[in-house]
Amino acid sequence: MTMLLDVSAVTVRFGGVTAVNGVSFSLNKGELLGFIGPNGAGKTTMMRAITGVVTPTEGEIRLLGKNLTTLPVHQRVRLGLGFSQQLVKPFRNMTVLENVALAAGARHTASPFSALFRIKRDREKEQAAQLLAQVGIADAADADPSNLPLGYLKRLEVARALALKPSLLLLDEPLAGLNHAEAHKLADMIVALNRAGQSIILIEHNLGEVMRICSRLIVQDNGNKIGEGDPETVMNTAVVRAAYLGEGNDHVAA
Ligand SMILES: Nc1ncnc2c1ncn2[C@@H]1O[C@H](COP(=O)(O)OP(=O)(O)OP(=O)(O)O)[C@@H](O)[C@H]1O
Repeated sequence: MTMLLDVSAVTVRFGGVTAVNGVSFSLNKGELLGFIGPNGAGKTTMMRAITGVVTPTEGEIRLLGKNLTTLPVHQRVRLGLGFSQQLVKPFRNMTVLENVALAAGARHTASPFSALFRIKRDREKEQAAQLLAQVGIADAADADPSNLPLGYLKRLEVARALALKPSLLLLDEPLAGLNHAEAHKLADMIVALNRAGQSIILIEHNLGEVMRICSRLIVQDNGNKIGEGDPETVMNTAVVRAAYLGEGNDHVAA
């Protein structure tokens, strides 16, 4: 097994707040790893530390052995890190296909402006069409993204991330805002990507879908890693149950 990502004793502090506290985990090539935890657990902060939006206060992050810890985001992308964001922001003056073709072009050029001029290239459009089919929105290729429902926009965002051919794809709450049936379908798409060989970390609040599709989970609470392993075993440990019950109590108290 090849270790793809190695997160070692990472701590992230914002002033007096410790958002991530000495967390270590790793991911092997080909895995679909669920990263979960109650509100405020520090999941997004951990993902930002991996993508380079925040720099860890302590610890180290390696991708295929390369130390990423202090590299800027664009260098991490070049080294094989791909991510979709919670907020979906496609370019609205282009079709869905052109949005993905632009991302495919960006892979070949250093500047996004020169990528704009390469957009008509057939090769990139072909790649984009394949990616749209892979994420299940080939029927929207010529649509204006501003007319798309949320489920389509989320798939577009995944297609744009895949256009960079990442060795590791980070998905930050892709199922948020979708109804039960849409979430189920998008989760199935994530499984299909993984079966096709894509290594994925999935940060999600939708525990039902995470437990259904992930073979391994990491659970974080209050900045600390409190569980790791196969979904059923992890979710049945006392400390993880208490963390989620605590979250339920907060809601009751509020
Ligand atoms: N830039 C920041 N400055 C100060 N505090 C921050 C910052 N980002 C996050 N925090 C704090 O760090 C803690 C963890 O937040 P984070 O957003 O990483 O959690 P999360 O698990 O992603 O939460 P949620 O599931 O609610 O999105 C919270 O207490 C939050 O207020």
